[in-house]
Amino acid sequence: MEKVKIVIAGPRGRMGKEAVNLVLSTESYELVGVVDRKFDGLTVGELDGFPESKALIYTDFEKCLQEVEPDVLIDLTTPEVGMFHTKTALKYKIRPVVGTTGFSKEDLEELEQLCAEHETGCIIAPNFAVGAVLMMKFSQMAARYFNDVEIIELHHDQKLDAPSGTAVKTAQMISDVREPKKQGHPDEKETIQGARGADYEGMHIHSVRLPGLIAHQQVLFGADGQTLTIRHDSYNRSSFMSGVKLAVDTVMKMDTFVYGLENIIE
Ligand SMILES: NC(=O)c1ccc[n+]([C@@H]2O[C@H](COP(=O)([O-])OP(=O)(O)OC[C@H]3O[C@@H](n4cnc5c(N)ncnc54)[C@H](O)[C@@H]3O)[C@@H](O)[C@H]2O)c1
Ligand SMILES: O=C(O)C1=N[C@H](C(=O)O)CCC1
Repeated sequence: MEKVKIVIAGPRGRMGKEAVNLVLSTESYELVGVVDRKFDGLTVGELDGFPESKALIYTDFEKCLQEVEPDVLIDLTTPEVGMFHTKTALKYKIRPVVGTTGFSKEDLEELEQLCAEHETGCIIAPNFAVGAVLMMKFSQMAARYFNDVEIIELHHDQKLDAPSGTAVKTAQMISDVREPKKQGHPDEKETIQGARGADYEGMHIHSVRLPGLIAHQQVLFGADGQTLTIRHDSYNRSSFMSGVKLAVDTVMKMDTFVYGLENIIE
């Protein structure tokens, strides 16, 4: 069986390192290159703390795609860089699996259109942890019965985007089934700006950033005399890797755009 040839962008990042280990330890995958801001021309194996690998490091993304001709790009960078990488990969008909968060609604629409234009599969997954995907699905289920909901997402303090991609996706999934409602007292006023968090169609999203955290979210529903809390916690980044593998294996079999792992998990 031919191996899936993979390029990883952001290999020295917190998620990138895990992804490099996943690809190098998976029999059916071949790491053919990585894209970094530094160390052009070195091999991955020459980087401190990385396992033996002859995969070349590129600082020029397009040069990397042209030289190593991967099947799949795994992007774990920043929103601006991730957007550029994903668009470029689609133009080369290379299938992106994107964990990078912070894309706008317009960004996602543009990527969906590019995907269709180039008939190339693409998976954008705000959260690769299976438990987090279930949390989102359960929250959508609960929102049919509870109209009032607040999302609290908690992440490490090095995170760039707020609210998290998972919180935005959760709010979108809930809003697909929830009766539109502006929550809280109609006359409520913030005496300190931001006290009620971000407003997504009347639901509130609160972002906590603290050292010691990895990735956590709770979705709180309230109704007369009762509350329901649905919570997920990732305690390490290897919790995301089975989802990355599922996404890589699935993207190889499709030529459409998928936003969210819930669309490919049975
Ligand atoms: N989908 C998920 O399940 C999931 C899980 C964790 C993190 N994330 C997201 O993944 C992204 C990365 O998270 P992280 O914690 O690993 O961040 P990080 O800051 O540790 O890593 C990002 C890496 O991208 C690299 N980078 C920046 N610009 C680059 C460029 N032009 N070319 C190549 N590399 C470049 C940086 O050098 C850095 O090593 C974030 O958007 C985060 O929100 C998603
Ligand atoms: O560490 C991060 O950054 C994470 N980001 C994702 C998000 O924005 O939802 C998911 C989990 C970790």
